[in-house]
Amino acid sequence: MPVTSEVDRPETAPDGPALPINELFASLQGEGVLAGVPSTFVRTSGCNLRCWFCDSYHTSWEPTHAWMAVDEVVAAVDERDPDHVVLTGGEPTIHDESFELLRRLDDDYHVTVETNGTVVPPADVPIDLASISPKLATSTPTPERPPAGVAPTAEGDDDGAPGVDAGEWTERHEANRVDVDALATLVDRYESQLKFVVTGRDDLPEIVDLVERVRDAASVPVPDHEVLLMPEGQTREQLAGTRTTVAELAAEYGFRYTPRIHVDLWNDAPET
Ligand SMILES: C[S@@+](CC[C@H](N)C(=O)[O-])C[C@H]1O[C@@H](n2cnc3c(N)ncnc32)[C@H](O)[C@@H]1O
Ligand SMILES: Nc1nc2[nH]cc(C(=O)O)c2c(=O)[nH]1
Ligand code: SF4
Ligand SMILES: [Mg+2]
Repeated sequence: MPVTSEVDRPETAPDGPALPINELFASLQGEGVLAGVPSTFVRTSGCNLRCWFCDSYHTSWEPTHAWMAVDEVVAAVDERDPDHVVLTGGEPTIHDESFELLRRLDDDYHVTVETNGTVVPPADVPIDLASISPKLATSTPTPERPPAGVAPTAEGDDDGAPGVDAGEWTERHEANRVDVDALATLVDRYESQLKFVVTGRDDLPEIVDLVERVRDAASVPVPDHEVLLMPEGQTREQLAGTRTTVAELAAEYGFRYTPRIHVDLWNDAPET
């Protein structure tokens, strides 16, 4: 495993290339330019960031997973026989074995990779759509903004669940959340979308500035319709509080709006 891995590999892991898999399921792509397209999702565990709002808490703050050989993952995808595969996480690109999986899936599927855009894969790694979600300042966890859904403890420790210390991650998340050169390399190399999680109007100046910096560093154009604003919200109720504002901001700034149709349809149920 690479040194960047956020999960340990136990002795019981399969021999050969293997990945920590949190879930593997068929659903509809819920976000972005392919929203609505039937897809098989492969969700790896482990992340190099810690967004306070992470809707995949059990891949980041408290990672859980079963180890699957890359061969087994390919077989599980083949069994579902989709046209589209989505590799997500956690952050799938922190695992070298994800690159092997992408090479194996290339011939048979359209593969989207959901990534926070902090890691550039080796140059030979095939990706049909890089779905890049750079993280804004409002994603950073603090003791006042611990992981969503984790209540402060009775002792007044506001970092939430045992073993979860939002404050410990503040600096590390802040230092690593944006790498403009990595973002520019990804958009240069792959068909891409930049999909920002928006918590409110105050996020927009940072988005405009970051998009400009990526445009300056990239060799290809980044048209406004490849810049997507996605409302923050893990549940229908939370989304109801953000989506109209975010849709109006997209119209005002000329960016694209993306719904989270899986949340509308299935709320925060696993394997959706
Ligand atoms: C769980 S992340 C995994 C991939 C990668 N780590 C990333 O952040 O792009 C999948 C997608 O969900 C988005 N996301 C996570 N939590 C969210 C929330 N509370 N509201 C809206 N989008 C969220 C991320 O920004 C990303 O686009
Ligand atoms: N239906 C559905 N669509 C998605 N698009 C991106 C997702 C992700 O978690 O990366 C996701 C997800 O978790 N479910
Ligand atoms: S980068 Fe992605 S997986 Fe990691 S904490 Fe943020 S939303 Fe969750
Ligand atoms: Mg999701």
